[in-house]
Amino acid sequence: MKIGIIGCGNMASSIAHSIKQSLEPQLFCYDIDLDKAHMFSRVYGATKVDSEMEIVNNSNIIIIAVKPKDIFDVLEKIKDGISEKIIVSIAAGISISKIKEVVGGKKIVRVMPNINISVQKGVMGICFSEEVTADEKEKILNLFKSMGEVIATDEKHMDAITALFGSGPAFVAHFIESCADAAVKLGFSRQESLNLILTLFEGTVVNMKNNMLTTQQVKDMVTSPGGTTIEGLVEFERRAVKGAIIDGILKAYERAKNIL
Ligand SMILES: NC(=O)C1=CN([C@@H]2O[C@H](COP(=O)(O)OP(=O)(O)OC[C@H]3O[C@@H](n4cnc5c(N)ncnc54)[C@H](OP(=O)(O)O)[C@@H]3O)[C@@H](O)[C@H]2O)C=CC1
Ligand SMILES: O=C(O)[C@@H]1CCC=N1
Repeated sequence: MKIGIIGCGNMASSIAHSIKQSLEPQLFCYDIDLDKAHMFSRVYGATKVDSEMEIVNNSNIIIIAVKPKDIFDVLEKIKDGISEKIIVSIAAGISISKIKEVVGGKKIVRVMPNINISVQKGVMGICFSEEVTADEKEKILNLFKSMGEVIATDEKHMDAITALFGSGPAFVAHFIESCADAAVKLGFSRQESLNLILTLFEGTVVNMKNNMLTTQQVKDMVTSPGGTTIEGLVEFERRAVKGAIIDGILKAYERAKNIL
């Protein structure tokens, strides 16, 4: 499989790291920032090329991993070389129809991954343009299934997937950080706090998954009548923490719908 990556930033690195764990693709890379491309090629064993079009010429699957504001510039540069090749866009909020406005009726895949793909624990949404054949869909789905859980979906759900799972690692990190700050406030060192809070999150997730516990069951098991936990939960409710988290995710969703 020959995979070309345009844009060697955060997501491209997560994708390359993940692919290298389970598959043996031939990787090609290009970035407008030559140092980034150089570093990427060294870290992931990719062949660095000198233009967007060279990526297209060398690959069957072309992953465009630039910011939404830059994607149309890239599409303009590659549109004449695409032919039957598969274009994969991971740009937030950019629809297949917007991409087609530049490149025409080509084989387009829209993917919304998250950074957790680098440890094969991603949750990602995938949808296809009608030009992509059943065999090609299977090939692309298998590629991304090697990086985590794939939701093959109608495009109308992609903005919600962006807000929930694309942005999700940052939201979870924000909650982890809040807990770690509390630990520092209570006298633990910063490093110790982070390690312990990570174990708290990991332990809660594994416990819930292994024992098929609902959130309510966990809360009931932990919350003694008149005890300590209920004091914390009541304060979270008084400050509408849950509402704030839901509103934050909905803000991200609105932004995904209006990214440009
Ligand atoms: N970060 C995340 O968690 C997620 C991001 N995404 C999507 O992934 C895409 C990439 O995001 P991310 O990796 O964070 O972004 P980065 O800024 O880390 O990486 C993008 C890279 O592309 C480069 N670039 C810009 N224009 C071109 C061009 N014409 N040709 C080649 N390279 C170019 C940028 O260079 P320079 O910096 O010099 O402009 C930069 O190095 C975005 O569209 C985003 O919506 C999706 C899911 C999750
Ligand atoms: O913040 C962003 O725009 C991108 C899309 C999803 C995660 N990061």
